[in-house]
Amino acid sequence: MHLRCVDCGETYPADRLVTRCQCGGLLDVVIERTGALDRSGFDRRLTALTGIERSGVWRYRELLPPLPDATIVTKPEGNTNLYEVPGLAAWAGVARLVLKHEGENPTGSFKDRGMTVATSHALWVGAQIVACASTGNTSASVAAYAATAGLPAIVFIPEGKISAAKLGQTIAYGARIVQIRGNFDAAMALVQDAARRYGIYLLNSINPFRLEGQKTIVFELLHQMGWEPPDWIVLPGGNLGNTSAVGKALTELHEAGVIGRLPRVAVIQAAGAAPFYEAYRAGFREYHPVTPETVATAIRIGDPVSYSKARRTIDLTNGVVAAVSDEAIMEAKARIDRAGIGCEPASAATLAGLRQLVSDGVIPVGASVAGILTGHLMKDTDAVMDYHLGPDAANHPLANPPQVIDPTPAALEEILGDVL
Ligand SMILES: Cc1ncc(COP(=O)(O)O)c(C=O)c1O
Ligand SMILES: N[C@@H](CCOP(=O)(O)O)C(=O)O
Repeated sequence: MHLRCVDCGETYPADRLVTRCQCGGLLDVVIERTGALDRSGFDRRLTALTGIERSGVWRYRELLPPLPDATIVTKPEGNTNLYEVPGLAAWAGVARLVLKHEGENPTGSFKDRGMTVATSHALWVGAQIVACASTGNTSASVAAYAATAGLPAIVFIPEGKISAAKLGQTIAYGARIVQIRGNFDAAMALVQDAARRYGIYLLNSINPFRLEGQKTIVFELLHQMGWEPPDWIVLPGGNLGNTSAVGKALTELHEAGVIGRLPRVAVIQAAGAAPFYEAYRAGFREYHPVTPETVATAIRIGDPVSYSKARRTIDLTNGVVAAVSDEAIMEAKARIDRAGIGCEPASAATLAGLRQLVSDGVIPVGASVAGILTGHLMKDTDAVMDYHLGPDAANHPLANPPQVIDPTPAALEEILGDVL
């Protein structure tokens, strides 16, 4: 195993954390595997009830960094459901839609898949302290995995810009929290500088070991689909680590002969935080960071660190990038919630973007689509309350405000007359 720069090809040993090449490029983990891939281990481990193999990440260990069992920190993660959602497929306008709910991970988001691998690598290389910048989910995951591993953690968050639930998780798991007067991108720049300066192990997705774990979203999704890829995979884009991991996972499965064709990938950004979409529209000839603003706080990111790797995913899969309004995100979220599944706003960009791409004729109505839901409904109850009870609730088609009455049968009949 070694690290290789995606820009200049320079290589680095994998027994320490290097997050960028000397040329400034991002790094890939390269795993030397010999012989054909034997998939039978994936199936055999499905029934594991104890140990590392219960994890929906480490189940695919033939395709992951070969770290020793003794350093593996797992809670365990993955094993997330794949929901067949015909009602939402009809609303979006496609023949078939399945939703993979990464909010069902231990701390409520896909970050845990990356964190199990990166934290295990941190222990392997003897890291003494870990850190991240975060819009809330990474910090919750870092705090939980660091606590499990017995490592001190520092998280850098934009002051007043992350949901109360995510902040609460991070506080509770015991990480040191530094609030930045600035946005996520400022926090990201500061934590990278601090990591270099003080030798701190960085747990954001610029760390290539994070992406190794996040590849397993695709491994598990396709395993659940009998290794028959959908036509499209749709997911939200913020810092673009997941987009990068999805591309690497698909490449590796294709090269190993596990899948015979590549699905196309659609990345959805919030319109107020859409530098990747703007670059895509410009044919990737230019890239400009933006000052981000969106109700979907998890993807309020204006200068994504994994831009170049994410671009590789779009090139590889003949993918597309779209941007959706906050209103579209919140309506899609309400529909996912009403389907009994639920997710946080950033995750709902998946469904909002799918609907828009079908309406624009980019995704054909006959397509089979797998959407990734990235975070749990309970991650952002402020957004739920605002949609259903806030000043604009009357304009929201699915608003469902509780009603207050006196404790009398007459009052009850008055408000429930339509259903009693
Ligand atoms: C819930 C949620 N969805 C989507 C994203 C975007 O993922 P990525 O940063 O990997 O693009 C994030 C974090 O950035 C997130 O927390
Ligand atoms: N939404 C993210 C932003 C940081 O992303 P990362 O994948 O680079 O850690 C968060 O939850 O903080």
